[in-house]
Amino acid sequence: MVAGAGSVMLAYTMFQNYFPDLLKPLKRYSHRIMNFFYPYIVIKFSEYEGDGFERSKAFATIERYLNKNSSKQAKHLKANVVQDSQAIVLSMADNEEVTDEFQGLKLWWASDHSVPNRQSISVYPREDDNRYFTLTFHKRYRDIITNSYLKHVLDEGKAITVKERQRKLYTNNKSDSWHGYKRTKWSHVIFEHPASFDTLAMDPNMKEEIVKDLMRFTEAKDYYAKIGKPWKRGYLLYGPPGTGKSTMIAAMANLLKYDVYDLELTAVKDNTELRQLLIDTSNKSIIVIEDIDCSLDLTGQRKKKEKTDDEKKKEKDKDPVKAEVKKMDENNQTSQVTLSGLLNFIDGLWSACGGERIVVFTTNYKEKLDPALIRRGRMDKHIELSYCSFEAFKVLAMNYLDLKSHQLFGRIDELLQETKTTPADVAENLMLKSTEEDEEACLLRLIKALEEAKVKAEEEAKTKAEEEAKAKAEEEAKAKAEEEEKLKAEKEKEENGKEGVKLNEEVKENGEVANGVKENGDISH
Ligand SMILES: Nc1ncnc2c1ncn2[C@@H]1O[C@H](COP(=O)(O)OP(=O)(O)OP(=O)(O)O)[C@@H](O)[C@H]1O
Ligand SMILES: [Mg+2]
Repeated sequence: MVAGAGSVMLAYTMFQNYFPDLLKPLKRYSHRIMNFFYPYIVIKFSEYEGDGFERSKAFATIERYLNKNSSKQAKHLKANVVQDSQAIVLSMADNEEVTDEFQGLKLWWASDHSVPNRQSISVYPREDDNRYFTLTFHKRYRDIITNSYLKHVLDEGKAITVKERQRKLYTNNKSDSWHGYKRTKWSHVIFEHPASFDTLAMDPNMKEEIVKDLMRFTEAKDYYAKIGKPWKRGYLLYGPPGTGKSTMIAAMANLLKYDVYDLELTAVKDNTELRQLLIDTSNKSIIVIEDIDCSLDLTGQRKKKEKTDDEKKKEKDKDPVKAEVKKMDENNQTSQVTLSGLLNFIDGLWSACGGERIVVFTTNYKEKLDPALIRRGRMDKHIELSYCSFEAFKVLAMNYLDLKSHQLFGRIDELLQETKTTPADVAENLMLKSTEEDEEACLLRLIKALEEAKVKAEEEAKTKAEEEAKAKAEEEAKAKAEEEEKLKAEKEKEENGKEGVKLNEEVKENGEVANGVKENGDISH
């Protein structure tokens, strides 16, 4: 149908070129004639727009959207290797046409490229090869296409891009390497951690709640805009080592298809650098600060006392090379990021640039953290990852041994309740160590380890109880001795008091006698 209309259009254009005078009187009516013969609207989307040398994002998104149709309908396809990955994405080649349907309407997409009209070599890709897509639809659907369909194309295209893109794990570079040829604040590798919420061993209700919370967050763009809050959320993961904090971060990133920025705070010199790093992160990302309690001395207490200028000069005079190396070391080591800098990083004005970001802190000691850092609103959700429960064990048994139940599970349940075993320890015992080993051997090894842990814990508890009893007895003996000492002192004081009174009385008596003598004038010079 479009092809037919296209022929009419072509004929009209040719006629206009060859017989311009004939058409002059008709010019006034040309639009009406055109509309009559060609009731279609054509929208063009170029790969490079205006003077920009960057590829149009809309073009790339449309290309992604059209892939689902073009891979089925088009006869000529172009293969593109997706950046940073081995994957090949097929898109329609030039001069291809595919159809699409939206709310029962039919639309045509075509691809082509414009040929440069001057014979020159250009360094800019847009001048040599400017590809474009055209969308053709009946003019009667103008509103629906411009208001709804184009939004649908861009949303779908973006979703496909996000789904297919290779995610990255970033870590921050020291600021010395921010300038120069490479100029990168963050280095990255492809993020390929296999963890998922399915394989994460933890209480199932808690897991479900976290997954729901995360999903709600990703879908809540409009909600955040409505309540006037930047679109970000903070999670504090705390618990003993080996309980799955880092694993959970990987599972979050895989669930949401986000990039991960692993921020090493000790490599950040000051608050300004911290802000620059933040600005350089992309949307749809998780910013992680692991072991936040150890990362920094946020109270400033751990900072070494600054040497005076005199002391520094003396050192330099003594050994200039050593002094210079030391200075460089100091510069590298001392991070002046403060608590307020970090608070600003999380929810200051700059934190609102971009959106769809999750900030995660991990710690082994929640109680060590400044309450201001983890108050709700900054760290919206506090998640405790703890020792392995039976429910968590069942997930690990399924992951590692494909076991849903086993007669040994009962004993393991008892032992897990009696010991404090981390999921990491349980997982280690459930791993098949050789081809001769079977599931039962792994479970027995776990039982043995748990029993040993139980005995060890009992011994430790016994030793601890003995030590406590000993300390208590010592304390009591000390208190008793102190009491006795006190009583003795009081008694002595009392006796001294009595003696004092007696002495006073004697002194008084003697005085009175002396005075009496004086008064009576018995003795005189
Ligand atoms: N809850 C869990 N579910 C599944 N696997 C777990 C879990 N916890 C620990 N593991 C296993 O133990 C290993 C160590 O766990 P992980 O690094 O996540 O612990 P962590 O809590 O981050 O410890 P740390 O406080 O020392 O950083 C992981 O590689 C994983 O295989
Ligand atoms: Mg960890």
